[in-house]
Amino acid sequence: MTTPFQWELEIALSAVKQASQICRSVQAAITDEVLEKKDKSPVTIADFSSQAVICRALNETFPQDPIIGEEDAAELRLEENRAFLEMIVAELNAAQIPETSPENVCRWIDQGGAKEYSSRFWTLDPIDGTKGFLRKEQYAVSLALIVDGKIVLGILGCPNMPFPIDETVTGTLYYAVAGQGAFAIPLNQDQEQAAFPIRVTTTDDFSQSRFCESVESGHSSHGHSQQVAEKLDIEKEPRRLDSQAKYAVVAQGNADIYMRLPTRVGYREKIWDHAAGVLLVQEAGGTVTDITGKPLEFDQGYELKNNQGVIVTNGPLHQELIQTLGELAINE
Ligand SMILES: Nc1ncnc2c1ncn2[C@@H]1O[C@H](COP(=O)(O)O)[C@@H](OP(=O)(O)O)[C@H]1O
Ligand SMILES: [Mg+2]
Ligand SMILES: [Mg+2]
Ligand SMILES: [Mg+2]
Repeated sequence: MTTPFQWELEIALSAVKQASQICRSVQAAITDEVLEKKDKSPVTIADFSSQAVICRALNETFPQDPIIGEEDAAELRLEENRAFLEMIVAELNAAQIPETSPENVCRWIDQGGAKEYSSRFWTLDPIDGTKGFLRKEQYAVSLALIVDGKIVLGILGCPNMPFPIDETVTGTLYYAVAGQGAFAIPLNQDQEQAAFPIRVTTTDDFSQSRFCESVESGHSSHGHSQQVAEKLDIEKEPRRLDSQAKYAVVAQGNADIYMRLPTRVGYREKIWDHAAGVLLVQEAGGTVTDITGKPLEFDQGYELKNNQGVIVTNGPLHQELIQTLGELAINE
């Protein structure tokens, strides 16, 4: 008997693992080659390589499935960026990806170009936390499958996260399937090793709790989280780290809360920045909503159109935290 989404899990895990290893080798080499996107945010050789490898693998096995990915190849097709494209081709050749050519690399990346909601699709962030990647800190390769608006499979490849039960091992692959729990495996394992189940904390005491948030104050308001922490008597210093590694930290019980508080009116969170992390935390026993307490809606296209910010907790702390955001009028 097979469990639901076992085939999808197998294909997706192997693609994310391969992409994570490419990211790791690019990061080791660094290579401060960066393109600036229209919104002024950075994108590297590793972001494009990761998206190419994962879209290629998904498309080969599930050709009907649309992929809503963060990156596209428009800039790479410009003559002025030819040298940059060649560096991506070189990375994929080094990883022995068959049929690698400049044309195919652009084509694979653009297979992640879906924008609209459909009844079954993947969402991909080839490197979440590009700024963390460039600082040689935390980042995540994030992939999720959404069926009928529900996240059914989520994977986070975190090349710089210590393995939860053996901190001497660096690099952790997290995954969750709806109804089947949340697990961690070492990114590097060669032989089959049992997946380690992860679980959120059980504390209901804010004074003993720890929260995490973005390194970038432009992505999440540090001033507002400080106000919340003071009101709830949270004494511990926040743990700041980039990417959906924050979801993993809560899911494995190393923090109790993750706050993502809007920095400007009108910004809408992107689904690829959250889908995999949300399922990981839920399957580890935690709770995820927006800052008003509403569930995140993954059936609105590439953005969480009907949500503002994100609040992640172990569960017992959730309601009072949402209430406090209301009292401080942070949710307006
Ligand atoms: N004003 C803003 N508010 C919230 N998130 C933002 C933002 N501007 C960019 N981001 C997103 O923040 C993500 C990184 O999150 P974090 O700060 O938790 O590491 C970025 O993902 P990428 O790094 O994939 O581009 C980007 O999508
Ligand atoms: Mg980006
Ligand atoms: Mg991202
Ligand atoms: Mg990204």
